[in-house]
Amino acid sequence: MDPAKPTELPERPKEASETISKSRLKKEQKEREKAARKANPKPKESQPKPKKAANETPAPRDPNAMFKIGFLSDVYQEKPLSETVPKIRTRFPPEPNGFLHIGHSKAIAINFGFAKHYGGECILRFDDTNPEGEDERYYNAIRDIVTWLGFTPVRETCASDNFDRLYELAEDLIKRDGAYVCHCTKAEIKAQRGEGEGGQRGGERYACSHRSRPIDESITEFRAMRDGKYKAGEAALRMKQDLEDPNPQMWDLFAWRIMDSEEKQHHRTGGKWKVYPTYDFAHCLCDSIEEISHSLCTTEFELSRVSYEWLCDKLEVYRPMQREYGRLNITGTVLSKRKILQLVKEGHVRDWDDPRLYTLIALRRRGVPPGAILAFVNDLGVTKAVINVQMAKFDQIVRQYLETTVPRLMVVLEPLKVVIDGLPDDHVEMVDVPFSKEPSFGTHNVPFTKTVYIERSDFREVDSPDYFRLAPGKTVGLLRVPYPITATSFDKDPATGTVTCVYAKYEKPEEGAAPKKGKTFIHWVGESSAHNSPLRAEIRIFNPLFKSEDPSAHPGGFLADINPGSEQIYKDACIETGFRDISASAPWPKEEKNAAAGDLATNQHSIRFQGMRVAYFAVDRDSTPEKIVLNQIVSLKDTQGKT
Ligand SMILES: Nc1ncnc2c1ncn2[C@@H]1O[C@H](COP(=O)(O)OP(=O)(O)OP(=O)(O)O)[C@@H](O)[C@H]1O
Ligand SMILES: NC(=O)CC[C@H](N)C(=O)O
Repeated sequence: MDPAKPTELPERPKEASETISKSRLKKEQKEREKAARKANPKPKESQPKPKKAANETPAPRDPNAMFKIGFLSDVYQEKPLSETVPKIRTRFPPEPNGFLHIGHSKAIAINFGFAKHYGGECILRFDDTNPEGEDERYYNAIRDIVTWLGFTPVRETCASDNFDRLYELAEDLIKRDGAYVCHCTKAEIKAQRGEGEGGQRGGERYACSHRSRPIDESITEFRAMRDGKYKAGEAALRMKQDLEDPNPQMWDLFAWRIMDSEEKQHHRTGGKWKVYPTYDFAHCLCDSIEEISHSLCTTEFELSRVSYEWLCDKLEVYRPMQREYGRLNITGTVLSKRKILQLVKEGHVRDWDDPRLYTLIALRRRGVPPGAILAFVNDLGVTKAVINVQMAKFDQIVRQYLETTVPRLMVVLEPLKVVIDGLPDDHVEMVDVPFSKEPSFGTHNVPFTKTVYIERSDFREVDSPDYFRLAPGKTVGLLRVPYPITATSFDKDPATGTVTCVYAKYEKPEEGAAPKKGKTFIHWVGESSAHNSPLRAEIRIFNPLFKSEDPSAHPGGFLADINPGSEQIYKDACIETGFRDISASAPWPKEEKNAAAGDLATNQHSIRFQGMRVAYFAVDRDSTPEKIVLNQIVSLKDTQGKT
């Protein structure tokens, strides 16, 4: 038997007579969170402040910190390994009805991590009790993302594997006088739960006439439901719980309902079933059948814990221990499936994996390493509090993670041609450039030539004393090139007024003379057909997709909050030849074990690097051997505009 402590009843919720579907519970929880946010826009708990200036490398945090202290450690202490708990077994139970988002990474890290930390195992369970929105592509995408995050489920199961057993348990429950077939309408059930016609709550609760029907009659009717005698809504199996209990999760919840399987057949069981178990019936019993030791879920399910335990106890089956942690939400974006679908359908984003979204496939496509996502979850820690975190905090952790783990290259977003007078036309000097500040990354050679490309924003037609980059008469260093250059003149397109070429002098000193120094160093890429340099690329720079921190609160709807400048595309950027080396030696960071080295076809996102002075980049899946496409993973932030 489960040694879990007896359940403490949660305080009577204000909305005591709420309807109690799972989606309603979640919606109400979200509304409570939103109201709390409004009342206190920057609560300490929900807006963790960056601890250090970006780009500073923090002391590496223990990746198991979240299991060693605090909520999860307490959960373990409540039910540690023992004779009656021989193995820690958890489950990650997504519904295969959409792509996972950043919030799910917390659930994955907790469930897989907790089991791993205590030498146990975690099951990937597809919670497929509602065929309506479920689809094979989601099963595959979820499996793929769990693997990408570095976790291996001990096995994969589906709630639907247990439908036969769950059906038997339903009949058993009826026989124990724990359930009855009810034919009431939705409105009648609301009224029985004390909800008035206008939606007001807290009225008197009462039982319907079906509640006291004979057990045999309920068995016959439940079989009739199963055999298709009734249409959806005409009959349902309800648990006979406790209408006196203040917790709405005890007000005779639905256990099985009829679903019109002709409209959408179940992905795995096809047309076999006309009745499906509800979340409240199936989840705890699947946990029980799979002998889950710790059933960890988010706090919307806190009230459900009572019905979870009630059902296991009523059926006298093994009762796992459910405990609840706070959800992770990221502000300034939308995570709801419905809203993302609208963004995709209306063409505001490319697809569900558009790098401006916070689905996990989008973060992967953008190039965020799985280790950075796990570091983010670990850094926030786990408590019962819902965490609303700003994108800037996420970016900061990603930046810190990339800082020491990916190589550096020179990339020019908007190339401006510079011709260095005094160097022979065929001048090619191989310059040794380190891949990182970290010597173990090694070095590579890039060709320094008479024509080089610099960033258009690194040149000004008119100099000023507070400007340190290239301008007529001004000297700057080219990163790693032995001597600096001084701009002498430039050409302009007479039609557009755009500078088309800068002429510069190479400041190699006469023998014995003191070398000239530039005030700063800028990045560059040389032009050499022999070295196939520069490589050309399309580079996509991203800004937040929405203008505000809470797009859903926009009076015109979340679409009215879209930032028209959320993406800048540089179609003709230049990359130095080191790109070929780092592509061949990917994955970067090295610990992304699940990415095959150099496999451009499927693991483009693992070719990551820092474009010096520009941003962190990864190869986009639109890349082909003929055309490189790069995504900005994250900006360098504190170095931007610093020159
Ligand atoms: N934002 C979140 N933070 C932490 N855990 C989450 C979050 N969203 C979902 N989970 C957890 O992930 C697991 C699988 O979730 P599932 O896909 O069924 O959730 P969901 O709540 O339907 O997701 P959605 O947010 O897309 O509606 C559940 O245990 C759920 O509690
Ligand atoms: N108990 C849980 O973790 C809930 C899982 C369930 N799939 C959901 O819809 O969120």
